Amino acid sequence: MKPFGTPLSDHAVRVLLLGSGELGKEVAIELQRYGVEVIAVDRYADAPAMQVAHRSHVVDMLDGAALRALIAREKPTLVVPEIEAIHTPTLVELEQEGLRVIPTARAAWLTMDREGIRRLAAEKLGLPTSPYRFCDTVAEYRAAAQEIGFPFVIKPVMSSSGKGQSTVREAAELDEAWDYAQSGGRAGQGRVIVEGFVDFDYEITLLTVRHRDGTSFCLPIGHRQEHGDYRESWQPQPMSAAALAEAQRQAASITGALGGWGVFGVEFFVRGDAVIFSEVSPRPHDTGLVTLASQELSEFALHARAILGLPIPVIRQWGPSASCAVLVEGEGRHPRYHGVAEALAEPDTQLRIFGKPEVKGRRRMAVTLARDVDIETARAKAVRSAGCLRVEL
Ligand SMILES: Nc1ncnc2c1ncn2[C@@H]1O[C@H](COP(=O)(O)OP(=O)(O)OP(=O)(O)O)[C@@H](O)[C@H]1O
Ligand SMILES: NCC(=O)N[C@@H]1O[C@H](COP(=O)([O-])[O-])[C@@H](O)[C@H]1O
Ligand SMILES: [Mg+2]
Repeated sequence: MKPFGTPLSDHAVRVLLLGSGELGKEVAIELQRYGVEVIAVDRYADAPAMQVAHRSHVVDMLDGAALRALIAREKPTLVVPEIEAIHTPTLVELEQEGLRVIPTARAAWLTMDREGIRRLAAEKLGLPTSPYRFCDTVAEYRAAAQEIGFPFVIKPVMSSSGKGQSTVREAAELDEAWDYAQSGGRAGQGRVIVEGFVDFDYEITLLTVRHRDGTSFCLPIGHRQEHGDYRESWQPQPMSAAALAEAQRQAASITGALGGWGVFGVEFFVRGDAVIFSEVSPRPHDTGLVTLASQELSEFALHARAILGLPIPVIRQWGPSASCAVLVEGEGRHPRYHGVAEALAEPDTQLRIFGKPEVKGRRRMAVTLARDVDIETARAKAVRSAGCLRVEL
């Protein structure tokens, strides 16, 4: 690693963020603390991370030629993917030409769609997963539904935050779920995964940090999802010692296979002491927003340290904490936020307003954070805080 420089100068350490949402915004802020020059990229203007970056570009990141041209122009020290919908084959090529991609271009490529990562986890590493089939046509989908059985979950292979995802409980729901998967993904029509429904006791994200001195784990984060999108998360999720050890074993296995430095959000379903791998993000995770309140070094601070080759000697906890996503539904630009003072009236409560410029449909626009004596109390407080907000479109 070259010495830390001065932003906007010839010797700046420059980070190109591919994706500029709420997670990238916090990463950008943490990088700025080290005097890193941050260049934010997304498919639309005024995205959250763009608002705290040194400069920004609006680019279709699924367009390989556009991505290559941008990287040639900006000559970043590091490229940091923030979403999965990126033309990762171009990153793989550029890495061979000397570019540094976080955590690695191969990791970004394998996790850009569900097939690469699922096959690596289940077929190469032997991690337990739900039964699954990949399908390109309605006929294949119907056959997969037959083999896997009801209920099952269908998801576009390239999607996140539950976009295009449904749980199918009976034959009458088959067609609607297919149509939604074809229209709801982040990259348009195409392949889907059909997964057997896992009847879990609880699910977790195990934030796993690969850094210059090894691999560190955050305490497990429990979460509640609706329509495949996270609504609440909390840390620490109580787990048996056996289940935690098994989750850490699987997280070390999958992140070791992906390689590189940075934070990974490894998602598991847990039933008794059985731990079933779901998926992994090679970057900070939305459910990990809770670490803004629960840890001295949030997942974003940890990501910045890890990717810059800095040490992480300890991850200190502040105590039981929770986050509650603020979803807004409707259509409009430049929303206004009422009730912010009320949302922050109780002790140990925080709020992040992401600053997204518009809502079309349903969109996560803010998050509340709370700490308290135990998880239940912290969750209730974060939910109460979110309930104080009224977003005017
Ligand atoms: N096979 C399954 N069995 C039971 N529940 C599932 C299954 N797959 C997904 N879910 C539920 O849907 C949620 C979202 O699924 P998944 O993480 O695969 O979607 P995603 O679009 O990648 O979301 P994100 O980008 O937020 O991680 C899971 O956290 C879980 O609650
Ligand atoms: N589960 C993945 C996730 O939470 N990703 C976060 O949401 C943003 C997109 O939000 P948008 O859809 O509102 O533009 C992404 O840029 C990232 O910060
Ligand atoms: Mg997920």
